[in-house]
Formats: sequence, structure tokens, C-alpha cells
Amino acid sequence: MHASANMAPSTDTMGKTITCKAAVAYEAGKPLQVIDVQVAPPQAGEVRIKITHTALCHTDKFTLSGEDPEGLFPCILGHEAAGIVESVGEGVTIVQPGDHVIPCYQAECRECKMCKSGKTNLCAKVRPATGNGVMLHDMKSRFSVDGKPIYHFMGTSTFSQYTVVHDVSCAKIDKDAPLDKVCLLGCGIPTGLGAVWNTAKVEKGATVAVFGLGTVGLACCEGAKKAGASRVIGIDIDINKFKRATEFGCTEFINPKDFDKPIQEVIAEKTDGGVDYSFECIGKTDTMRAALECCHKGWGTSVIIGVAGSGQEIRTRPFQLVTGRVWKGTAFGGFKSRTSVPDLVKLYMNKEIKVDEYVTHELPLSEINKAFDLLSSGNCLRCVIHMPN
Ligand SMILES: NC(=O)C1=CN([C@@H]2O[C@H](COP(=O)(O)OP(=O)(O)OC[C@H]3O[C@@H](n4cnc5c(N)ncnc54)[C@H](O)[C@@H]3O)[C@@H](O)[C@H]2O)C=CC1
Ligand SMILES: N[C@@H](CCC(=O)N[C@@H](CSC=O)C(=O)NCC(=O)O)C(=O)O
Ligand SMILES: [Zn+2]
Ligand SMILES: [Zn+2]
Repeated sequence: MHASANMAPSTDTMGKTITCKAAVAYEAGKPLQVIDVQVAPPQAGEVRIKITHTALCHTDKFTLSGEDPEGLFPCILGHEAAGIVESVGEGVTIVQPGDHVIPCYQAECRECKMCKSGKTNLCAKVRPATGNGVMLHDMKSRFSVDGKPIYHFMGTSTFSQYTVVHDVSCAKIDKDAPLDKVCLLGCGIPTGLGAVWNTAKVEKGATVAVFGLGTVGLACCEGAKKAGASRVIGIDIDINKFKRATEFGCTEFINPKDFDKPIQEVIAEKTDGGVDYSFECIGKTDTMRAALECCHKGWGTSVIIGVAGSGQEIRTRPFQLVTGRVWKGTAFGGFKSRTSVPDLVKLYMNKEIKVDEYVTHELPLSEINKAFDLLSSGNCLRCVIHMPN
């Protein structure tokens, strides 16, 4: 960990516009441009954060590809990060300058109908703004380049030295936590763990199938192992994924390429009629169908985690559900962000969950396009970007 990276931001920028480096996505499918951007001071209910470390998630790549129906350009991507509060806007009490935080794309206001329902981790308060690349206070962006606005992304936009987020999207964490590692607790790892623990509620002795052994899938495997699953079957078309998956709790592997019949039939034959739970961690509608149909009749539950592009639809025979299978989905693993992220940081600091093992690459912001290439290379789980100080 670079000591300077955790240095508290100077206080003489409060109330002023900051010019800093950010990776801007000007067009879908095009490389990001690392340039100077202006970041306006936080307005009421907002927090300006000095991002020290950010990672790349496949959802960043998904939006950059142009397949995200909420994708707006130009924008600043990034949603898996950690940093230090530089300043806060009027009325903000959740955090204060100097606090160490993880930005949360899944906000938690604790006042809206969704937050109060007790049925979901989704929050409605700022989502209308974050889905349109702006801030709720005035439906405008805090980012600009030469006076031209740059859209926010997922209410986080962490590919920037400084970003502005809603206060309800700030999880305050232990100051002793290494920011270059816990930045990964902003998305992929909690999503996999939570899909198993919160969304599916996998019980001891259950059988589990995990489709896709990337960061999210490996976190599902770890979550299933900690839940006491009797079998954790990893499914991936890249055999290079299997050895590492063993370290995360996988007990066996299936490569669909080794079979000339539907993978769901292969899994059902190997598990006396199907698994108790399955998790789709890829983002493809055919594997989502396979994940459902490999579940056991009567009770098998499949959780969709993968993100599929606009226009993509899932299909199966209604009979699959009529005969008792359950098809669910999860966002951020069902975790209430501001409440749970600090707890996940503590679990990591107590060595009860892995984080370091997911960091396979580290690069400076100037090489973020190389980091995107790594995401597609197959041997990258998470690349941590060290932001300029
Ligand atoms: N719902 C949520 O809150 C979240 C969703 N996601 C989504 O989860 C998905 C997984 O994310 P990562 O683990 O970072 O992705 P990843 O790309 O690292 O992992 C995907 C894995 O699936 C494998 N794969 C690809 N096609 C396959 C096929 N036909 N059959 C079996 N395996 C196949 C790949 O070899 C790779 O190992 C992405 O779609 C991402 O956007 C990520 C974070 C949060
Ligand atoms: N804008 C996308 C949304 C894709 C999606 O499902 N996002 C997940 C998080 S994926 C993180 O890596 C999510 O939290 N969804 C819930 C939400 O409130 O967006 C699209 O429209 O496809
Ligand atoms: Zn993500
Ligand atoms: Zn809410």
C-alpha cells in the first residue's frame, strides 16, 4: 500500500472546483481518454471523494460496449473503489471530510419505500438521477471539460481522482482498512457472497452450481463453501479457471465444451436430478436458462447475477417453474450497502473473507485502457488502478 495514497485530501479545495485527472469515455467502444476534468463542489446531500484506488468490473466494460440502455456518453465510468472524503455539501451528516469511504452504486437512504420494505436492498431515492448520469439536487452533472458536461455513471464515476456522489451512496469504513484492497468490496465480491448468503440463502449440505468462474463466480464459490455446501460445481468454458477456483471452494468442474448435450442435462445426471441452487455469473441468456434448468424439480433455485445487454430476454418453458423451480436475480448480492459494506470490510480485516486473492493486476490511471484489455484476456480477475495522488 502506498502511504501517500491514503493521505487525507487538503482542505483548501473546499467549496472550489477541482481540476484533476479522469478517464473519460467519449464514445461507446472507444478507448478512454485520461485528461484534465473539472469537478464542481458538492451540493446539498452530496459528497466529494478523493478516489485513491478503483478496480474495473465487467459492468464497466458492458456500458463502454454500448449495450447498456442507460449508458450515456461522454461519461466517467467506474463503480468499484475506495477513497477519502474531501468535502461535503449542505446538510450532509452521514460522513465528514477525512472519512474513508467506499462509494455504493446501490444507495441506501433508509427512508424510501424500498429501503423501508424489508424486502429488498434496492433504494429508490437517487436511482432516477444516477440512471440519467446526473445528481438528484439539480439533475445536473458535477463533471465538465472546458465547460461541457460529462455524465456520471452508476452514481459513482470512480475513474476520476475526485468524484461527487450522493451521501446515501457513501459507506464509511474502518480507517485501518487498506484502500488498495477493500476497493474490491464496492461490487464483485459482495455480489457473489451476497447472492449465496442473502438472495439464495444456501443452507449447510446443499448442492450448488456456479456458472462462470470470474470474480463474481469465485465469490459465489467462497460464499457457498462458507455456507457449508456439500458440493460446489464450477462451470466454465475456460479450463484455466478451474485450478484457482479450487482455492475458492469449488469441489468439481464441468466444461460445457466437453459435452455434446445441454449442460443442464449433464449437471442433473451428476446430481441425482439437479442442484439445490445455481448462480449465473456470466451475463448470457443461454447460460441463464441452463442455470435454471439444472436445478432440482420441486425446489431448485437459480439466481441471475450476470448483466445482459438491452433487448436480451430470458426464456424457459413455464413447466420449469410450474414444477417448483425458482428463478431469482440479485443486485449487489442483496446487501444493503451503507449497512453491510463496513461489515464486509471487517470480515476481510478479520481474515474471514478473501479480497487480496482477487487482485491479479495493478496499474496506474494512465494505463486504464490496458486494464480494460486485461478484463477480456481471461487471466485477470481484478485490476486495481492506483490513482495519482
Ligand atoms: N448483478 C450484479 O449486481 C452484478 C453483476 N455483475 C455481472 O456479473 C457477470 C460476471 O462478472 P465477472 O465475474 O466480473 O465476469 P468475468 O468475465 O470475469 O467472468 C465470466 C466468466 O464466465 C466464463 N464464461 C463465458 N462464457 C461462458 C459460457 N458460455 N459458459 C460457461 N462459462 C462462460 C468466462 O470464461 C469467465 O470466467 C458480468 O455480467 C457482470 O456484469 C457484476 C457485478 C455485480
Ligand atoms: N444500466 C444497466 C443496469 C445493469 C445492472 O443490472 N446493474 C446491477 C449492478 S451490476 C454491477 O456491476 C444493478 O445493481 N442493477 C440494479 C440497479 O438499480 O441498476 C442496464 O440497464 O442493463
Ligand atoms: Zn460491478
Ligand atoms: Zn432508499
